[in-house]
Amino acid sequence: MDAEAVVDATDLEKTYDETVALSGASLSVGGGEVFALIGPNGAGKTTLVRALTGTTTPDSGSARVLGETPSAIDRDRLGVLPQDFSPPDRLSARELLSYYAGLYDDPRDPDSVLADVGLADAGDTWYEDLSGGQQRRVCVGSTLVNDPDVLFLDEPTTGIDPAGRRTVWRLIEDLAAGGTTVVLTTHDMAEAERLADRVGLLANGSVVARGTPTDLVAEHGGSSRLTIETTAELDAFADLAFPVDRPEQGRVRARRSNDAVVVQEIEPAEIGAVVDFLEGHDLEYTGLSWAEPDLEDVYLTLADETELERTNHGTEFGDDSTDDGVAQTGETA
Ligand SMILES: Nc1ncnc2c1ncn2[C@@H]1O[C@H](COP(=O)(O)OP(=O)(O)OP(=O)(O)O)[C@@H](O)[C@H]1O
Repeated sequence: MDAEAVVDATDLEKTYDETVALSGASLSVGGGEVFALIGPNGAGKTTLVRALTGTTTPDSGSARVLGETPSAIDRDRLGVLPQDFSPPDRLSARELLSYYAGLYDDPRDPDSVLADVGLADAGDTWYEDLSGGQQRRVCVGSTLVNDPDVLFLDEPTTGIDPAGRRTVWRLIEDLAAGGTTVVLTTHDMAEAERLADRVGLLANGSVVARGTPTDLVAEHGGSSRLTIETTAELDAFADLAFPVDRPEQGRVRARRSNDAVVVQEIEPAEIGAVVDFLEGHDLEYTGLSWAEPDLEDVYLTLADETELERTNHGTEFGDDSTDDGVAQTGETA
């Protein structure tokens, strides 16, 4: 256990009948840090949040928040948004926040919380008449009425439109800047990349990688990608060599992805040479786009590798044989 940690899980195990939900899950989150848990459906994210907030009891391992076991945490200092939170329908947004504010000794003004979540004008609207995304924002607001020191948000922005999502992102950034520690789960890699100081990837019940988004992308994100929208056969790219200044690297790696061929490790300055190749070989294409690797690539790589590890009972990370399971036209040197 990390003595400085505000949130600490060590070797948590939790099994429901035959289902292993947590299998040695460990993480440590420092004060004022935003930590994003990502991972496939069923990886154990919600179970980990529940174990840390006292709504489920792990079979073994240790969970500590603010130095306490979850059942002993001072509730005034904690905010929790469950994934399936569903408050009473027949209350207005303001009544709902007032209700939750009433549970604390020194609550915030519900109207200022409504303003924080971008719903200053919706105070009189019944919860059931709000849109799904507005409802979720009220739910986020309900976790803020006690001005918590530690906030657990299980998929806070699911169902929220892009503008509303940005409102919630700014809110989380402001809270973190003010010293609030935030643990959130998300399937939105842009959200994790933007908000999180550190990201933990949960797979099969354990945290298999953690680090800053930048470090994770550098370590596991792979190379840049040039996506060529084309129906041409992958074999047609077999002769595509590194076009500019890198003849020593030989042929490029390419793979098919739906209606496109994705070429790896091409620099922006080399795109023109790839276009010349396409035109020189009469390969028709309808679009070209270039992207640097991002957290989504990390997620896809590690989630794939973990799945392979599970089914193979022991393949190590970093084993190149897992490279998306795709055809390659050539090897880099
Ligand atoms: N109360 C429960 N009873 C039985 N099985 C459960 C229970 N809660 C979770 N599980 C199982 O434990 C595993 C982990 O579930 P969990 O909800 O923690 O995953 P998750 O990563 O949050 O998934 P998602 O991204 O879909 O929300 C799943 O196989 C799930 O079916």
